[in-house]
Amino acid sequence: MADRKEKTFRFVIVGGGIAGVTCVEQLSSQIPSADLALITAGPHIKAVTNYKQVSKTLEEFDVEEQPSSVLEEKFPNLTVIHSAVKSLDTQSHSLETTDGRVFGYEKLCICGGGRPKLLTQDNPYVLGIRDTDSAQEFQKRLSKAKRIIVVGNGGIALELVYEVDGCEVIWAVKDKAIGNTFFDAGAAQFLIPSLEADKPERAALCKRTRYTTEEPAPGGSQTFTADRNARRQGTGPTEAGSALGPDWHEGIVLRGAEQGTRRVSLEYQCEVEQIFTSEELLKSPQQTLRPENVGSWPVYVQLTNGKTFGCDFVVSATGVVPNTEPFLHGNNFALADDGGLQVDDHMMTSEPDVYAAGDVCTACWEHSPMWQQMRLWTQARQMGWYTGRCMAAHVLSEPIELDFCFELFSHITKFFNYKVVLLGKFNGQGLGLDYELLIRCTKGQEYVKVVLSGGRMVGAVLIGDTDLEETFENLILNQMDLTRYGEELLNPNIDIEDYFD
Ligand SMILES: Cc1cc2nc3c(=O)[nH]c(=O)nc-3n(C[C@H](O)[C@H](O)[C@H](O)COP(=O)(O)OP(=O)(O)OC[C@H]3O[C@@H](n4cnc5c(N)ncnc54)[C@H](O)[C@@H]3O)c2cc1C
Ligand SMILES: NC(=O)c1ccc[n+]([C@@H]2O[C@H](COP(=O)([O-])OP(=O)(O)OC[C@H]3O[C@@H](n4cnc5c(N)ncnc54)[C@H](O)[C@@H]3O)[C@@H](O)[C@H]2O)c1
Repeated sequence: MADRKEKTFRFVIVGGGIAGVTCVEQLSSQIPSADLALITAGPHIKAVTNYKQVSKTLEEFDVEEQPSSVLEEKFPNLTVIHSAVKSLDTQSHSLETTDGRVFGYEKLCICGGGRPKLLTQDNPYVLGIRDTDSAQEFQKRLSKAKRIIVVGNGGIALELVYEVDGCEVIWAVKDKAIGNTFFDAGAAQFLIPSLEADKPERAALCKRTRYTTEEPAPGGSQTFTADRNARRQGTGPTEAGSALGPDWHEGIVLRGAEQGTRRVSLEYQCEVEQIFTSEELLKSPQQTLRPENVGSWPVYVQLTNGKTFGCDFVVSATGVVPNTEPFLHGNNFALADDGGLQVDDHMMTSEPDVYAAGDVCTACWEHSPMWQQMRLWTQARQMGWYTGRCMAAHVLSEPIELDFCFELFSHITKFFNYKVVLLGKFNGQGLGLDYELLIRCTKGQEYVKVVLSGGRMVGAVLIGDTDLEETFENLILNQMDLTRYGEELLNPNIDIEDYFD
């Protein structure tokens, strides 16, 4: 490959997502004269716009798809190559693209992102959602669908079950409560009434220092509907009254074939056992469907709780796998258990002069006690930015230290139309049983959870407009001993900001 090099760039970045584009921007601003190339598979790049630093570590921004020319106009030394990398030879410092061209690099950063970890490959009835194309495909299929099954309990599932309208949704989760990647059973219970939009509920303040939640029995189910007249079913806990649902017409409109009705049925603590076509189902001796239902759906899903549901298609919202394949053959990359390229505290992989950032990599340095990696836009931006700085520092022989953004995990997002802020070890991750929780919950308004370890705040979940993020961020960062404040910490009648001034 080495002798076929069309050109050698000082820096090559692979991937036009948030990580790659931010890395390009940072490198270009650190070394404006550097000759650099962005190799990306798609025609567009992802740009961060309206960036706002909300507090020391919390940040908010929009993500926009833009033509790559915007980037080239901004950075005259940048060449954008629209092709996918087919192979990499780290020894000769060269990579080959699918259109047969070979490029050399002095330093390379791999920002190839991830792809949906589908329940099954090559099944036309199982969809994953990742990029604009797959989202459009989902919208198109949904417009003709009467029933879909959503499998998974993370970010995408939470968004979909809330947004989809005009189509029955069966939501299969393997846990005891919804949203396990982002919060616990208490927060799940706070959010569940949002699936029953339309039913007004009086806000009542309740302050709890411990929570107990009734959990659905294994394989139990719950049905939530926005239709006031619809029947409630199920063996799991039912919610006494429900909050006014958020505005369904805001944001993305994801509408099925049946206008006007929304129904989400939850199947807890189960996974997918098998996926059948109607013909296969008829031949299956274990099928548990009533005969009149067989054959009326194109695909059937048998769950581990013994139930089988027919549907128009299945959404596999079951996480992502790092896109490492084109880079591995013939090289010696150390991979993490989750399949990501291992990177050290300078974002360097185990191969010389090769860096990685964003969803494709796994942070393998010794983490700050309050930080963990999650595959999110925020972290893709932070890693891209920091990697650009590291690459520049290394060629300029300047020292560089791990950026402050890796001190504290922080994420702002929106679920069920509530603002959600996650800080530090928000679910007591890695703390074993060595922590206590303080919880304040106002139905339909806010859910505040604080994780304390040894009397110090180590994490928090803030749902709703709590306005507590900055104060809590400070308390986590400064590790003040909060023992003497006890439950007063969450007393809604105390202005906590004044308290700690
Ligand atoms: C539906 C959905 C909703 C999400 N919502 C949120 C959210 O609300 N908040 C949040 O923080 N995060 C969210 N995320 C996660 C977030 O989008 C990702 O963590 C982030 O985009 C990762 O950025 P990246 O640059 O590492 O990878 P990507 O954005 O996946 O970019 C990878 C790039 O690499 C290119 N590429 C891949 N392979 C090659 C190759 N061989 N050769 C050349 N180019 C290649 C691709 O074309 C692409 O341009 C969401 C994800 C999904 C799928
Ligand atoms: N608002 C946000 O912050 C947001 C929104 C959407 C997506 N995202 C990110 O986008 C990426 C993709 O989202 P996602 O929801 O697919 O991933 P995720 O990692 O958030 O959640 C995956 C879920 O699938 C479950 N799961 C995994 N394998 C399973 C199986 N075989 N059967 C049943 N369940 C299984 C996991 O327990 C987990 O609940 C993630 O990195 C996520 O963090 C973030």
